[in-house]
Amino acid sequence: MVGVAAVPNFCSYSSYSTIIQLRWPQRSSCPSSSSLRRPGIASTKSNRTLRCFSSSSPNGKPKGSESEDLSVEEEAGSIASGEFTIQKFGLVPVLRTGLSKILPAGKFLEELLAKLDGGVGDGDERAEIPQAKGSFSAVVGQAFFIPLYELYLIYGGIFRLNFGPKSFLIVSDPGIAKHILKDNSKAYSKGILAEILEFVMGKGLITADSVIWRVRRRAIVPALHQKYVAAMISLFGQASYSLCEKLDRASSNGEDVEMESLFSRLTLDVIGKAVFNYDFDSLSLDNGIVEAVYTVLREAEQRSTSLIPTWKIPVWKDLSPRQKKVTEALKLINDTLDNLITICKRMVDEENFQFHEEYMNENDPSILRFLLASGDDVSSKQLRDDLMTLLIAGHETSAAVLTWTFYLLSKEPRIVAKLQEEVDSILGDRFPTYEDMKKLKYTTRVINESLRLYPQPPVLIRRSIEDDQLGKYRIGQGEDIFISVWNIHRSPKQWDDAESFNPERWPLDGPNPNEVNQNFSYLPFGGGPRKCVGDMFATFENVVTTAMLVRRFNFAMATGAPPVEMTTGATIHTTNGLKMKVTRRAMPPIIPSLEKKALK
Ligand code: HEM
Repeated sequence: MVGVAAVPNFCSYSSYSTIIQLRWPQRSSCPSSSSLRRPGIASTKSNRTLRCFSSSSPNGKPKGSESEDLSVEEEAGSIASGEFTIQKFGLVPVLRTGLSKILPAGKFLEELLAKLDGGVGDGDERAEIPQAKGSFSAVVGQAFFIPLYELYLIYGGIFRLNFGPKSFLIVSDPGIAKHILKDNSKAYSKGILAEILEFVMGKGLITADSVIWRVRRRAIVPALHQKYVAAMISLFGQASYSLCEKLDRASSNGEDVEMESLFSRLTLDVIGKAVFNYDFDSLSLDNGIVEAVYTVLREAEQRSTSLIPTWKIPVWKDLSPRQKKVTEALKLINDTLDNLITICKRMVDEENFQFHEEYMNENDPSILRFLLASGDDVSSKQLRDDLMTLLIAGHETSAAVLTWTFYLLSKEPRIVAKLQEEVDSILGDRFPTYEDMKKLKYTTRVINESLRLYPQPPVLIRRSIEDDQLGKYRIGQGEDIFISVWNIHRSPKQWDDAESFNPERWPLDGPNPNEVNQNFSYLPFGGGPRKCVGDMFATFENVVTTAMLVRRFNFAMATGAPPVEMTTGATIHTTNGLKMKVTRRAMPPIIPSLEKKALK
């Protein structure tokens, strides 16, 4: 069996979901619309009444909080402003933020000040993690990573968020993220994430504990070999072509299209074929199995953002119509998967082949076929868990990346023009190939940059299973940790003009950005041993779809479309869809010249 280390391109992994939603009580005070503008420290302070409290506050409560009756808006502002903090403020943190931008001399001074200020540095057993305490009602309900960003600007790279008896560590420091995900990854489990997703993923890669995970990762990673990924590129092309046909009809009829749901269907069709050679055909049909997949996905998202786990209450579980629907949907999917496994086993038995590292059946290049052909000695239940995990992991993430990429592009005609120029000259009207992936450099940079601004998922979840040292802080076992990739990717300490969509920040002749060459200040696919196994698959899928769509159409927000705001499930969704007007590009000529090759 080929070990993980033997296929470095595809090695690694992650987590998909989030546990609490923090809501700002009024839209007007919510930074979400704003999340698209930059809520820096200065603006936070100037826009809201800022009352800071020192660590000498009695009972750990902010001074003044008992005597004042805060209005809802004030309360939201107070959380963002750090009113609930026990952290000190002063000149040193301000200087550090400023200095970090004037490299390299500033970097040295910044590190010096970090030591003085007690930032991430050498261990100090007595140091206390800054605490942001707040009223849960003040923050429950909206995409939770938005208020976390404001809190990060105030409290820094690691702080504690308390909700009654429950406490979470919020990490936004690349060095600490690297420590948790890579350097000392054995000290961390998937924690709440595994508990929530167990009902659908069982002991699949995302949720599995370390013993099962190690075995399954070694079995699955080799299935995503280069020949497989090359075959997938033609699958991406065909699925994108089907979407083009749909968009072409909408454009002829002058109909607006909801791109988020179309991208979701496109990526479901792709992942079904890629993982177990099943054609959901969801771009054309709305059959029972497609509905079942969405029922289960929505349930996973609902559970990950729900405060009370009603699905665990025995009577409720049996009586609730929603839970009954989920149980039925799961049964349908499981039966379908079992059936596919049986059929595939039979075909492998009948096939005359010699298994080798780059084994692939031309008619069925799926991961399932590879696993069975490799003689993977595993129970049907484990195999089903693995397939289900790959289905979920590879579906919503890619759909979300495409959604936010097209949203970003709709505001940047200059970038679209550059993108179209590249695609016109490299692809013209033909389907992309594996060789084209190296040439579509600007298209790749657009995806890299979209993943920076909208990481999917925006937060990675871990739980410490041993005591550990995070920067200067000691933590015990049992700490629930949210690594905010969103914060790291938008940190003014890490990025110039962090909030702007600027694919040019990644030089075309430079390496593809990843967590290693960006030292964990960019980690869209996680990092360390549990990094995404589908990073290359997903990047190529997004590049192919983006290239094929912008080659043929221009996209603009539809007239009267609802404002695009964010909400969280496993990934970042829009609250009301991405309604767009699609028009055929006048030049160069489009769709009819495409020759559609069938992939059975
Ligand atoms: C743009 C699309 C994608 C993004 C942004 C993405 C992101 C991630 C991230 C951040 C993680 C690490 C989670 C953690 O550390 O907790 C992860 C893990 C994982 N991803 Fe992806 N992913 C994408 C597509 C895919 C695809 C297409 C597949 C399958 C073909 C896939 C399969 C997995 C699996 C199995 C894991 C768990 C690996 C392990 O724990 O060993 N992902 N992904």
